[in-house]
Amino acid sequence: MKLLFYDKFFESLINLPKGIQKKVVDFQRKFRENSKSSGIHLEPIQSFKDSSLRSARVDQTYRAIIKVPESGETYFLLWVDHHDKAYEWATNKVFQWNENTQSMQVFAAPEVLEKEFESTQEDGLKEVQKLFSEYSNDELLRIGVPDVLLPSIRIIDNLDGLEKIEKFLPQDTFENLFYLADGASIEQLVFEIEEGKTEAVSADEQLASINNQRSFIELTDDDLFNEILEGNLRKWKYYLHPSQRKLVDGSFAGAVKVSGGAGTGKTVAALHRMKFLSENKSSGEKILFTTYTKALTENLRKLAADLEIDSKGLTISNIDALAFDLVKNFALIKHDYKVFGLHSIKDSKEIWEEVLSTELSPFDQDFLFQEYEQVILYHDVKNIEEYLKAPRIGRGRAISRTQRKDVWNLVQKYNNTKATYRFYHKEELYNLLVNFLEAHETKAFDYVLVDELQDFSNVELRVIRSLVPEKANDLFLVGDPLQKIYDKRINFSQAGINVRGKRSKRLRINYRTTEEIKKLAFSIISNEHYDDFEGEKEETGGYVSLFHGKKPQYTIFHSKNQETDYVIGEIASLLEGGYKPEEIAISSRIKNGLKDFKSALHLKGIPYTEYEQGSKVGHQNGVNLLTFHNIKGLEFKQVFLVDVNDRTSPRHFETLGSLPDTQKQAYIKSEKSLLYVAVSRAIQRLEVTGIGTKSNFVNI
Ligand SMILES: Nc1ncnc2c1ncn2[C@@H]1O[C@H](COP(=O)(O)OP(=O)(O)OP(=O)(O)O)[C@@H](O)[C@H]1O
Repeated sequence: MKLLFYDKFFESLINLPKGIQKKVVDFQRKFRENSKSSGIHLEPIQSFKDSSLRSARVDQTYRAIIKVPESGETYFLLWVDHHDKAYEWATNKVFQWNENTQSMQVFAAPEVLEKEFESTQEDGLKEVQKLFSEYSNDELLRIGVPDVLLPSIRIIDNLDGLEKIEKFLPQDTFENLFYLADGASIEQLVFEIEEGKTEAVSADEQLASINNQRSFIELTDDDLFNEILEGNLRKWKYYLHPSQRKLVDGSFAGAVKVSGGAGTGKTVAALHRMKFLSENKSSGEKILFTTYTKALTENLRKLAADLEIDSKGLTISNIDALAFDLVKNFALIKHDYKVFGLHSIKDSKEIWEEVLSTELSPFDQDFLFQEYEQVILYHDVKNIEEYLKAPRIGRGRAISRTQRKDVWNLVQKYNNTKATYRFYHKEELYNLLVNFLEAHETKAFDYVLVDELQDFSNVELRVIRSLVPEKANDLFLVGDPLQKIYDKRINFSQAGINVRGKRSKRLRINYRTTEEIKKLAFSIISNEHYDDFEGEKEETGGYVSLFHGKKPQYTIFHSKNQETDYVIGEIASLLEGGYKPEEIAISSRIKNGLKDFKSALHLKGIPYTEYEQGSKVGHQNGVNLLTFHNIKGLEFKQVFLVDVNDRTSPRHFETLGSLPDTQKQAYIKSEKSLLYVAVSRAIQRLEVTGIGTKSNFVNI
């Protein structure tokens, strides 16, 4: 016999008193060991609409709801609660195997849905075009609509109507109908469902289909239960959406790019992929998981430990630390080198100034600085021939062939001056590393995974490419172009990475945040055009959250004192209500925006955590004080975005008005992305506050 656990079962368990939780753990263990044991009575209940559901005794007053097999040997543990509440939960539920999707579906009995429609649908006399009228019954069945619900689905008028009955539908059905209404093609949806099915024919084996594992899994130990007893359930370790699972266990001809809006489980998919690779690699093979910042690297290390990934052959490092280590290991430069921006040395513009002080040139230091960064380093231009041919896309001002020769002259002088100081650009070291690895055919790793890939530049992507031989499953790259907040140009083809067509995948379910917060986040960037890093348009819609919550608020106060009083007052109530300080974040566009909130927390004796260069400093478990840049990649139950007004979002600076249009638009777009990042960090609740005039980025 087998016992499968419904993912929602754990939500019912979390809300029970600790003593009862322990009894439930014992109960399920006993059941797993022997479903026929004398202590377990499975009682059919007359009022249950689904006759395969049984009630089982956990103790005098608590009952578990179990589905017994109609054929085969598999039981399903579905819910646990106080006797009456457990019965109430089970009474109108239907649990039904769907052959078309190979998944167990859980939904409200059709008569419940019909009743709901009587109260919500528009006047029956009005001729309204129904939302799914263009699809045949067969098509709707193929995307997982249970046949008994077809009549109800047929009368839905619009997306709002669909959202209203979400809680009555099987989750996979709701998702697919949502996508269909949102413009997805039925063929694509059917294709994805087929991919999640197994070829196994026995009923018991089909229960292990990718589609079914989304909500029903077998557990062979008590790990998940122990997490609940410790108050730290991490469902992402056990349950994966089919779209995640396919990426995790898949075999790919080469590189794979996974994109998806904030909170769609990209990092989770990459972590599981790392575990899969580490369990399936040959001995001696090496895996790298890299990202952009130190803070995210620390987070990845923690999550990898949570997932109990074997650390043998595994490196988790941010790209800078890794590249510098390799440059040193391969002795590519003298030991006393210094890097612009990392060491306290002159900046590169000062070196250009030195060069120009001995030259009569029509080019100024700003132009040369940018030409060097955006053309010479970007394309790793090594000589005049290459420079004469190098594309100068995005540089604005065109220059003639003769002018290019003049510029190259200056570049050589700049290189010589820089060399006497042993100063390097970071990208220069990266280019050296790439050239070395390619020339020696030395490959540092066998598999490389990258998170937050939108933060990488092409130079960094070339490093990634050179670290691993081109082969099946070599690169697994996850990121979200909409979260691109640094001004870096990315083009995968130019970096030698092929992720065209079927090698680009997308995740769409937002696991982090409520639908209300997700909607606000997407409204900020919906009018902007984003590139998918291959010159095509990145979608800014089509994402869905599966839970709801309070609508985000945006309040403008008359004074800073009022704003801080309100935010700190709300935080004090949250703490009284049982929230932990580390579950709360206050975030602002600039560091200075946090100052008053820090003082107010201090005065109230509420612990707070500050961040420097992405790492926590001082108290580790306090209310988090973060800039929008630092909050990237993280998440908190309660988020307060403070100091938000028309001067901070977009962040105003004196010469903003006089920037050329293209630069201004690019700036506005990156400021919107930054706010989108900040908004999308909230799990349960988001409050936006400020003084002065409202920012027009926030439409609430
Ligand atoms: N299959 C899953 N089941 C339950 N929770 C999940 C699942 N996948 C992801 N999550 C949760 O959703 C949240 C967001 O996941 P994750 O950080 O992987 O998203 P992301 O796409 O990398 O987000 P971002 O781009 O905003 O950083 C996390 O709390 C994670 O634990």
